[in-house]
Amino acid sequence: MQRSKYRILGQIGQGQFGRVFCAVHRETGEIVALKDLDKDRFPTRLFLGEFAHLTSLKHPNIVSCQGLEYGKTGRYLVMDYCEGGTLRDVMESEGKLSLVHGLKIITDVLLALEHAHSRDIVHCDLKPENILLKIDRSGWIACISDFGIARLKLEAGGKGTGRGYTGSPAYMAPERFYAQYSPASDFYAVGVMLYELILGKRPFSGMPGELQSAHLNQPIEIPKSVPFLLRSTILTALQKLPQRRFSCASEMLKSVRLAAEVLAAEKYPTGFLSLAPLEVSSNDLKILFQEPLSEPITHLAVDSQQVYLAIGNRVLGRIYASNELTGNPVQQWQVKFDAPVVDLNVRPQGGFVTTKSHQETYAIYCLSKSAIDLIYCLSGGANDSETSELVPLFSRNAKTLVSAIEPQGHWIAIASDTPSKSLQIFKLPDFQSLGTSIDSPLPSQLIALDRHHGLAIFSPLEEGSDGTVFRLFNRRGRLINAFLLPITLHRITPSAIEPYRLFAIEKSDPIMGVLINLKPLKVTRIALEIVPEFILEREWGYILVDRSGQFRLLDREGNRIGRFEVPFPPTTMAAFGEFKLLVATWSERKGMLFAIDFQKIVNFKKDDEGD
Ligand SMILES: Nc1ncnc2c1ncn2[C@@H]1O[C@H](COP(=O)(O)OP(=O)(O)OP(=O)(O)O)[C@@H](O)[C@H]1O
Repeated sequence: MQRSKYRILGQIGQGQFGRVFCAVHRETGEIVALKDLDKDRFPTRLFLGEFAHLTSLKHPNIVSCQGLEYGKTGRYLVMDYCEGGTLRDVMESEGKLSLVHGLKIITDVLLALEHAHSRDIVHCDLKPENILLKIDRSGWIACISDFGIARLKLEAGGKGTGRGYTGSPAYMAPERFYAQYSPASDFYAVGVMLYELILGKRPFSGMPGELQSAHLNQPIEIPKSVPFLLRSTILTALQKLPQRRFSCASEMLKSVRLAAEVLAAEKYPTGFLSLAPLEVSSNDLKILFQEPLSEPITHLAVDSQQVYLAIGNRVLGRIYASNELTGNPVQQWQVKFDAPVVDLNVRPQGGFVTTKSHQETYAIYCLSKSAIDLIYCLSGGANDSETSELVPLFSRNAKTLVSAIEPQGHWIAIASDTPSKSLQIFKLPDFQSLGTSIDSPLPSQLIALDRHHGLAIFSPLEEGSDGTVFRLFNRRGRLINAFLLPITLHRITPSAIEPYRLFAIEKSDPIMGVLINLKPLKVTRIALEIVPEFILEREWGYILVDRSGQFRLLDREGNRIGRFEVPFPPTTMAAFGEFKLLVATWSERKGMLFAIDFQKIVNFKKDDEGD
C-alpha cells in the first residue's frame, strides 16, 4: 500500500471474502472503508463486470462504492465509511436502539431497496451484518452494504462456500434455498430483521438444515402483544410464496410507516429496546468518610496518596499515609492564588493549576513536589501560603483559553483567542515552545491523546450549525487530519487507558452518550437515562453523574452496570482505587465532601448473558 492514496488506520472487519479496513485519504482527510477482495475468488474479469454495476447505485441509504484502489498487497474496493458499525452490533447491545430508531432503520433499508429494485438489482443477502450505520443528529441512518457482492458470491459461490446457496440461512426466503431470487426475497429478509428488532430473536433458529426446513414449512408465530400493524407487516413479508409478499418496496415502506405513525399516536412505549430498569440499592453504597464544607469545592483530583481540592482561589493538598485515603492526612498544605482556579489536572510532575482573573488573565502553575515542600517550609509547616512564592509557568491575557496536558506531562497544548488564534505546544515543565500552528480557529476543547498527538475539537462547527470537527495535531503543532461527525458533542472525555477513545454527550439530546474510537473510527450511541454533568473514566468503564446526584456506571462498551444516587447536587468528583469516589456537594450554602465505595453496586455482565 506504499503508493496508495490512503493511509490505513486499522482493520474493522473480516467477511467471508476478505478483510475490511478503515483508511484516511492522505490529502483530503476523508475516511473510507477499503474492502479487500480475494483475487482467487473474484477473478478480475468477473470483478470488473460487477464493479460497473456497483458504482451505478447511488442512494443515501446505500453504501456507495467510490472506486478501486490498487495497493502493494492487493486490490481494494473504496467504499463510503459507516462509523456506526453494523445493525448486528447495535442489536446485540442493550440501550442502544429505541423502537423509533429501529423502525427508522427498516424504513431506510426499504428506501434503498426501492432504488435498487427499480434498477433490477436484488441484494440477495440482506442481514443485520450488511446494514451499516452512519450517525447524524436525528439518530442512525442505515445504509445497505454489499449490493452486487452477493451476486458475485453467487457466481463464485460453488468454489467458496461449498453449499448450493450463499447468504445467511437465518434471513433466507424459502425460494432462495432453490437458488431462485426476486425482489420479494429481499422483503422476506427485511421481515426477519423487523421481527428480530421487535422481539429480540429471529423467527427460526437452529442448524442450516433445520432453518431451511423451518423457512419452507413452519408457520410464523408473533405474540399478540406486538401491535397489530407491525404484526401484519411482518406476516406479509414472511409469506412462504414470494407472490404473496409485498409487491414492491414502496408497498412495504407504506406499511411500516403507517405502523410507526399509529404507534406514535397511540403513545406505544417506544423507549429503548431491551433496556430493563436497573435495580438500585443504596444499602450497598459504603460511605468511607464525610465532612461538612463551608465553601463549595470546584475541582478535585487524586494522585495516589495525595488529594487536591480547589476552593475559590485556593488549592488545598492533603497527603495520606496510604492510597486508601483514610484517617487523618499526614501532611496538609494550602496555596492561595491571585485569581480563582478554573482547571486542575494531576500529572507525574504534580498538580497543574489554571487560574483566571477578572482582568481576563490566565495563569498556569505547577504544584510540583519541590514547590509544595518549599511552600510548606516557607509557611513554617502552617497550612497556608501566598502565591508570591509561586511563579506561574505561563500567563496570558485572553477572553478564552483552552489547554490540554499530555497524560505523562511531556507537553501542554494551548489555544486562546488572543493574541492571535493559534495553537501552541510547549514542552513541560520548562514551557519551551515546541511548535505553533497559526491561523487555527479557536477550538472548543483540546485533548492530548498520547506522547505525539493531540486533538483540537471544534463543536459546534459554526454558530447555529450541527457537527463536530476533530483535527489531529502532532506535538510540533502541525494539524494533520480532520474529520467531521454531523452531531454536536460536548463534555468530550479522553481516555487515559485507550488514548484513541473518547466519551462524549450529544448536545441536542443530552441523555445520549457517544463512544468514539478514533483508530479505526467507530461511533456508538448509548442511552444514558441521565444528563451527565461529570464523567470519569476507570479501567472497567465510566462513572457519570447528573446535576441532581444520580450516578450511572457503564462498562467500557457503554452497557449499564450500576446506579446509585447522592442526596445533594455534586460540584465535582474524583475517583480513586478501583471503585471509590470522592464527591463534593453544595446546595443552599451547605456542602459535604464524602468518600464512597461503590464496589458492591457494580454488576458486570457475564459474557454468556444475552446469548
Ligand atoms: N463501508 C463500511 N464502513 C464501515 N464498516 C464496514 C464497511 N464495510 C464493512 N464494514 C465492516 O466490516 C465487516 C465485514 O464486512 P463484510 O461486508 O466483508 O462481511 P460481512 O457482510 O460481515 O460478511 P459476508 O462476507 O458474509 O458478507 C462488517 O461487519 C463491518 O463491521
